[in-house]
Amino acid sequence: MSKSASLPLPPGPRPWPIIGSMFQMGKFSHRYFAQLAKKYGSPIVHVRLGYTSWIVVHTPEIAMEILKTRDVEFAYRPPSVLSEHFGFGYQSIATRQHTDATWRHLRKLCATSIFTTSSLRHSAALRQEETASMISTIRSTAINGGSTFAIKTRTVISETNMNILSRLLFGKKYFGEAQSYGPEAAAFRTILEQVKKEIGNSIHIGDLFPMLRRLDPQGTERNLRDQDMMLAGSDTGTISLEWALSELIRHPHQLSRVQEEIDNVVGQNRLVQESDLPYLPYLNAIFKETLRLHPPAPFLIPHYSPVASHLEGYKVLAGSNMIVNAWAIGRDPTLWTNPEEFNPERFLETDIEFVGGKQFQLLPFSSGRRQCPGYPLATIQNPLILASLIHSFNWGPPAGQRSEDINMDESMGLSLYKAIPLEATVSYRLIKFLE
Ligand code: HEM
Repeated sequence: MSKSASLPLPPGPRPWPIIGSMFQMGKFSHRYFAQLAKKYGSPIVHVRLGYTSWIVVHTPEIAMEILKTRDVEFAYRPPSVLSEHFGFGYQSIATRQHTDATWRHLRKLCATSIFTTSSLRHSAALRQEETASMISTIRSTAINGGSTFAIKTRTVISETNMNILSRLLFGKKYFGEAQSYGPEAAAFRTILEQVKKEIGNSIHIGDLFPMLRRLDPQGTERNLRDQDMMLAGSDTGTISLEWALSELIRHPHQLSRVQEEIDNVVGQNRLVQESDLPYLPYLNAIFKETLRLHPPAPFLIPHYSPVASHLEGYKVLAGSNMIVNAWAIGRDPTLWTNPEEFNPERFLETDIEFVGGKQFQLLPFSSGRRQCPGYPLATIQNPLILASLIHSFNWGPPAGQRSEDINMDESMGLSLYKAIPLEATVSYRLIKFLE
């Protein structure tokens, strides 16, 4: 008998035969697991869903054990309907196993070629162009909408993020003025929408009950057959920027402070450039604070233990999904003062970094061998878009609403969208129209 066999499972709700705890949990949610951890007084909990086991952890120390100290054991990906089809039959970086030579090769390419400082410097002009085009598109709305006008922030940010990535990856623009990019662009957009929907749909019946997979009860396999990898980098950025703008509209004092910081560095006669970012500590603190409170992937991407093991004195069953609740760690009152408060100032006083630090209390990009490889791009592109929006426009709630009434409900699933997209009122604030 192996050492782990005699250990107890981590605490958690008693499963029903066959279905496990499916009906108890309603929708798959980071909040549900955080409540379980509280209820059982344990930072590690176990839930059975159908035929699958889920181990969910809630402290930086255990996160470090899974993601870094014992990452060889736990950096696998679970087999899933989504991985099989979203990753072309487990072919993408996110769905390949880390033991696979191609995964190692792809990760090496990311680290030594695609996301190096010099290749990012080479593509800076492209990001600058797309950001300027975003400002110009928003401003042209003013021509029809008057000096103060409403915009759908998610659409604007998403199109900019997607165009930057599609130009970087394929040398083509697929988003924005839909008609001008032709049928190929339209087909591409339709496929991405389907993939996003499937990722939001976090429970796939075929994963919990493998014998049902052949029947494709939710139509997942039909929807994903033709999808693309580009999504890994675009939605995460869009999600985080929509939360950042919502927080800033709710906190006008912090919005003014960051506008003043940008004005001092950039002035009002040109647009923000990437080379300005190192001189904008408060803007960077806002980006960190947003990802602390609203990590776009609240569970990271699920890890997996293919063999029986042990963790913190508990048994880990072979085939368990290993989940780090990054959302809960970011709001733990033993780690953060007033954790529910949006307070970017906290990051001006500490040296907590997104990755590479010893601390594991801030994990939006994860850590260890599965850490987000797009991190160097994400931490330039998103602050650039955010700074450009804040610098070029004044931001307020939709007409007739108070700032504090902006809805901050979260969607549930593997991606943490705002449940209700932010519609904001903006007015141009620069001296002249810059391009
Ligand atoms: C705010 C922006 C972003 C956030 C918060 C984010 C977060 C994450 C997280 C949490 C993971 C899973 C790590 C794990 O499993 O432990 C991940 C994986 C990944 N990310 Fe990002 N990401 C962002 C932007 C990007 C960008 C811009 C790209 C590339 C263009 C990218 C490409 C990837 C890829 C390919 C993986 C899979 C890595 C693997 O499984 O080995 N991400 N990201």
